[in-house]
Amino acid sequence: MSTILTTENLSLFYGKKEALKGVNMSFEKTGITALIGPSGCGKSTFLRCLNRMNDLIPGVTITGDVKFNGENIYAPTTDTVQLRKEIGMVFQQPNPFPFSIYENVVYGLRLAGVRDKETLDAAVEKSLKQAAIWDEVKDRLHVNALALSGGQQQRVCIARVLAVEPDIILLDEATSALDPVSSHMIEMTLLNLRHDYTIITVTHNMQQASRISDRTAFFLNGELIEVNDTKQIFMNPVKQETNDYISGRFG
Ligand SMILES: Nc1ncnc2c1ncn2[C@@H]1O[C@H](COP(=O)(O)OP(=O)(O)OP(=O)(O)O)[C@@H](O)[C@H]1O
Repeated sequence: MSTILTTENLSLFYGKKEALKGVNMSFEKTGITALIGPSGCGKSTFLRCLNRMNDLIPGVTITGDVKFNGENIYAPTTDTVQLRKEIGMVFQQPNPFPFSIYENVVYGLRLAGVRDKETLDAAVEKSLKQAAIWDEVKDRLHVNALALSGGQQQRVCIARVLAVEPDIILLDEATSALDPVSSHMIEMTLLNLRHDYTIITVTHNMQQASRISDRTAFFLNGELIEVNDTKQIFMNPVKQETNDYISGRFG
């Protein structure tokens, strides 16, 4: 299995506060990695470093490297718009644009200059199928996406990310604002996608991490404490801090 993404000694400061402390981690070309740890340990900060979403926050300093297919994404020549297509992100709150379902899904393709209707139609069908929402919306592609339920909106957001054919999908607590049935549907979607994409998901839900992820990384106070196969982390962690966290002693 080959590596697609690595972080090397990655540190991040919000002003003077060090929120990430020299994180070294690598991700394979397929599979799901869950990032777990108590509130404020730096999971979301780490995730946002992986497609340069922290660049948008004033006062942030980042040191170390993030290499995507061997290239440092923090190089001054990186096109961040292109980077965020290749490494797409799904947020905690579903955030469809106030347009039709169809226009949400083709948004990135239109920005990239794709005009051919057949190409756009095909991308809409493929992405909505991959996001496991095609059957629910195929007869109303032109209704406003905001008219859908939260869980449906989140799957449209996943389809919007998939339409631009990313390599990596980052999810920041993408099911925590959803009801259990919708969360389950998203989990099933991710399990189907894991064979073709690198999926990295931040979650507070340890059951979810153990159900869907292949690997789990435990963070504490900005440090990566331990990363391993999910079974190993939950059944037989190496580090005492990991054991204390997964057995509910803190966090
Ligand atoms: N924009 C910001 N400006 C200043 N400090 C921040 C900012 N975002 C996060 N932090 C701080 O950085 C640390 C890590 O935050 P982060 O959101 O990455 O943690 P987390 O593990 O994802 O937490 P949670 O599970 O609560 O979302 C926290 O102490 C947080 O207060």
